[in-house]
Amino acid sequence: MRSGPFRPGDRVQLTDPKGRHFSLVLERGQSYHTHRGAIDHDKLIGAPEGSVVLSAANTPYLALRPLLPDYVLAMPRGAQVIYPKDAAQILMWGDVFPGARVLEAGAGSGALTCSLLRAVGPAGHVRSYEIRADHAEHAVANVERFYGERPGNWDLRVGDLADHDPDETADRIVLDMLAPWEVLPVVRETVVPGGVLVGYVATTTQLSTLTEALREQACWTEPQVWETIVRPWHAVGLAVRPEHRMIAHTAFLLTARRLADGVTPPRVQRRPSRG
Ligand SMILES: C[S@@+](CC[C@H](N)C(=O)[O-])C[C@H]1O[C@@H](n2cnc3c(N)ncnc32)[C@H](O)[C@@H]1O
Repeated sequence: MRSGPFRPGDRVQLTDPKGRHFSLVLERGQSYHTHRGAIDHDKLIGAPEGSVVLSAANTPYLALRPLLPDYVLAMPRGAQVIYPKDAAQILMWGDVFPGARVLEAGAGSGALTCSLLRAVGPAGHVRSYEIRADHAEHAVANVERFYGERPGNWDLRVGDLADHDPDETADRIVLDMLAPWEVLPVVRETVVPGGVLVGYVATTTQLSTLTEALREQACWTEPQVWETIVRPWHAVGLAVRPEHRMIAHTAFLLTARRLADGVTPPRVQRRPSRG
């Protein structure tokens, strides 16, 4: 992510007076055409972030570089993306740290991959599996567009996570796929003792199957299960109230930590909260 005045090659997010977003990449001599007239890229190049530019029809547009959540919500999708509210939980409760080796499946549209790559940093590594070649293409395009190039700390394998070589161990594993319980045999062998598994599933039946499959493996701490509900608020003057609309359901989250080999999972009476 760049900072400082806008330069050629920068991605810019324009916001119109109705709050609608438009995204463009700056090129000298080019124009961006809105329904309120054109905006010359040269007006933006050299201007500080947070500037307001006028279109040919005198409509003001606020110009900022998109944040990662802006980018993820606007990018083209093959598969459904993990929403920013859940990506934030995955990074925190999955304890994705700078230098971590993370395995994820499936890469889907590459939304979570963008967050994981940033969290592990240049000293870490993310290995993504994606079984569908068309989804993998979306993931590659979205990740490369966000970082401006193929990140050096990433590799994407087009294939089934079940075929992963467990000798390539991982500190953290994130599973966002239809049937995560099917890959648990390889996950069990790949995650280092103390490592964290994060599961992300859309339905209660998937959640139940995954949780019971983990208990059956008997090599994990008691699975922690929760969901996040974010309710945006309208706050203008004295009119302070919840927005009329919200994203009501995305998916359920689950974490568990790998025990040392040969250890029996201890019974846990009281579950810690995810607050
Ligand atoms: C909901 S999408 C993942 C979205 C992604 N996390 C994101 O934020 O953009 C689920 C993906 O898992 C892939 N998938 C399903 N089973 C898989 C497997 N066994 N190995 C690798 N990928 C798999 C699917 O093809 C699909 O693209």
